[in-house]
Order: sequence, then structure tokens, then C-alpha cells
Amino acid sequence: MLVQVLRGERVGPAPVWFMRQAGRYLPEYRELRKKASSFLEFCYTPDLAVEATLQPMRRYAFDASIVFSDILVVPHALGQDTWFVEGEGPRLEPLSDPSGLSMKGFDAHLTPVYETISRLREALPPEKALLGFCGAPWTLATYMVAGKGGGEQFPARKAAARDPEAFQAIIDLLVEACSRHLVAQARAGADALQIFDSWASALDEDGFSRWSIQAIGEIVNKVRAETNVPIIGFPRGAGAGYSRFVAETGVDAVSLDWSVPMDFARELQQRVCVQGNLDPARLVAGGPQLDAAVDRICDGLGEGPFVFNLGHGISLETPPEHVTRVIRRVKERTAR
Ligand SMILES: Cc1c2[nH]c(c1CCC(=O)O)Cc1[nH]c(c(CCC(=O)O)c1C)Cc1[nH]c(c(CCC(=O)O)c1C)Cc1[nH]c(c(C)c1CCC(=O)O)C2
Repeated sequence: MLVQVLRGERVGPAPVWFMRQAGRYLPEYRELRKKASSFLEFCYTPDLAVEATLQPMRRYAFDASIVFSDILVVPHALGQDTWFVEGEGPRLEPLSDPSGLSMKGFDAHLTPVYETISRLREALPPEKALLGFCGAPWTLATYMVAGKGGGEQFPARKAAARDPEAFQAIIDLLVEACSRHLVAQARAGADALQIFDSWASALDEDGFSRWSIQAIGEIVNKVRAETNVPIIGFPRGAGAGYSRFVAETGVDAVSLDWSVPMDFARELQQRVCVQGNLDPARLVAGGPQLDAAVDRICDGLGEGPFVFNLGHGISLETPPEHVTRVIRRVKERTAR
């Protein structure tokens, strides 16, 4: 069902899944997480990654499942030292010379992710879609250059402005790597793919054209040449830039952050399927304001091709029962 909707059909009730639907807000994940000494080891252990992916599918009536992995497995597979500090987030050895990175050994490094996907495709009922994903080149580059997240991605913006040719070389390598990674996920059994440009918001207009739209457009072309699975783009915080993103990248669907106004979302929906865009803070807070926000999104977008989702990843603080309540409400509100 998710796949038809991403291709532009309107089906009722709307499919629902949540970005980061697996993970630390679930007690069963926190328990499972103890079985690996590091987060990356967890991601590269198919038994654990399969189980973490399935946990929210057992608890909730989600229509789609997203493979448990991380966007930073790509720089790691290219040879950049990458690790996660508990309670802080990702750390990488800041990239000084991209010539140290290479595609050699890339596929072998990521084999556990593909094995996780093929096992998941077998374990999930056929009506539940399985999503593969990658980070967009710009977002990956922000972590690779700075060695961590945060700070409005100043180090990467500075690097791109100072030496665009050198920065382009990093982006080109990432276009190649992300395309390979997405195609391999589709071949392993992913029914749809999402490209997370989580830090698109940090770019000015020229930067957005070159580092987000152009790079993602190239990935879309490369992936389309090899598979026909639908592709969702998520240029988080792109604002008015969402229009050009939709027109120029060729994505099948666009995921909207919570700042996108409803009228604008409906305009975008004339061209592609839209996904979104509940503020994760509303999901944490719960109560009548949550119901009202869910209704507003369903009523505004439910008539066209639409996937209900959050405007960004689920918060750690989310009470699990609020998720049940939202899914039920979306199903009622978008039924026909
Ligand atoms: C920017 C980004 C990252 N990773 C991801 C993005 C893009 C989406 C977004 O913007 O949030 C994507 C991602 N990361 C993870 C998933 C799969 C799980 C799912 O969606 O259900 C997905 C799709 C697991 C994860 N990735 C991470 C965790 C938490 C670590 C742990 O459980 O030990 C999980 C479950 C760690 C991670 N990974 C990353 C950060 C910044 C962090 C630290 C912040 C945090 O802890 O939430 C990089």
C-alpha cells in the first residue's frame, strides 16, 4: 500500500510510519541495546538490527518499517573512523583529506545491512512495506567535515564556501556511495527508499541548489537506472526551497518538516506524494492538542497521495501509548 501511495495513488486509510520509530523511547529497545558494546556493532549485527526493526511493528499498527541502521554507516564504510558517544551522538575523525576515503571494500562493509534487509523482508507480512535509507551527501558531509553534529553545520558551510572544488569531490564520492548503498538495499528487498537531508536547512540558496538538489537528483537518476523502487526525499527545513527540490530532484515523494504550512504542502501534493508532518513535541505532549494537530494534517492532506509521519524523528521522551493513539486516529480520520 505504501508503495502505491508513493507512486501517487490516494488510498484510504493513509499509510503511517514514523521516522526513528525504533529506538530508545521503547523499553524493549533499551533492553536489546545491551547486547552490543557499541551502537555501530549493533547496526552491523543482523540478529539485533532485525529485532530492533521489528519491535515497533509488534507494538503498533505501522504500515511500514524502516531498517535499523544509521546514515553514518556510509562514511564508516568509506574508511572514515566513526563512533558514537553515549548520550552525545556521533563522532568522526574530522576529514582533512578526502583522498583517504575509497569505495574499496564498501559493499563488503555494508553486507550486514543488506542481510538485515533480506531477513526483514522475509519476516514481515507482505502488506507491510520495508524502507531502506541513506543520508544525503550534504548531511553526511556536515558530520564528516566537523567530526560531529550541531553548530548549524558551520565547518561544512565554511569548507564548501572556501574551496567548492574540493568540497565537490567529497560530494561526488558520496553520490556514488549513497547510490550504491540504496541500490543494494532495494536489491536486498527494500520496497521504498528515503534520502535524509536533515541539515538542508543550513544551506543558502546556491548551496541548496548545488549540494542538496543537484546531488540528490544525481542519486535519484543513478538509482532509477538500476531499480524502480520509489524514492522519498527529505530536505528538512528547506522552506520555500521544497518547490524546487520536488521539481528538480525527481523524487516520487517528499517528506515535510513541521514548519511547512498546510497551503504550501497542498501545492506540493499537486506534483508528488507528501509525507509528514506532525511536530514530535506534540506527540510527546499528547492530549487534545495532539488529536487536533493530527486531524488538521489528515484533513489538509488526506485527499491526495499522503503518508502520515512526523516532521522529524520521534523524541526519546515519547510515551509509547501516544503512538498507538495517533495511529488509530489517522486511520479513522483518513478512512473512506
Ligand atoms: C542525522 C541522522 C543520524 N541518523 C539518522 C539521521 C537522519 C534522520 C534525522 O535527521 O534524525 C537516521 C537514522 N538513525 C537510526 C535510524 C533507524 C531507526 C528508525 O528510524 O527507526 C535512522 C533512519 C537509528 C539511530 N541512530 C542513533 C540512535 C541512538 C543511539 C543508540 O540507540 O544507542 C538510533 C536508534 C544515533 C544517531 N545517529 C545520528 C545522530 C545525530 C545520532 C545521535 C542522536 C540520537 O541519539 O538520537 C545521525
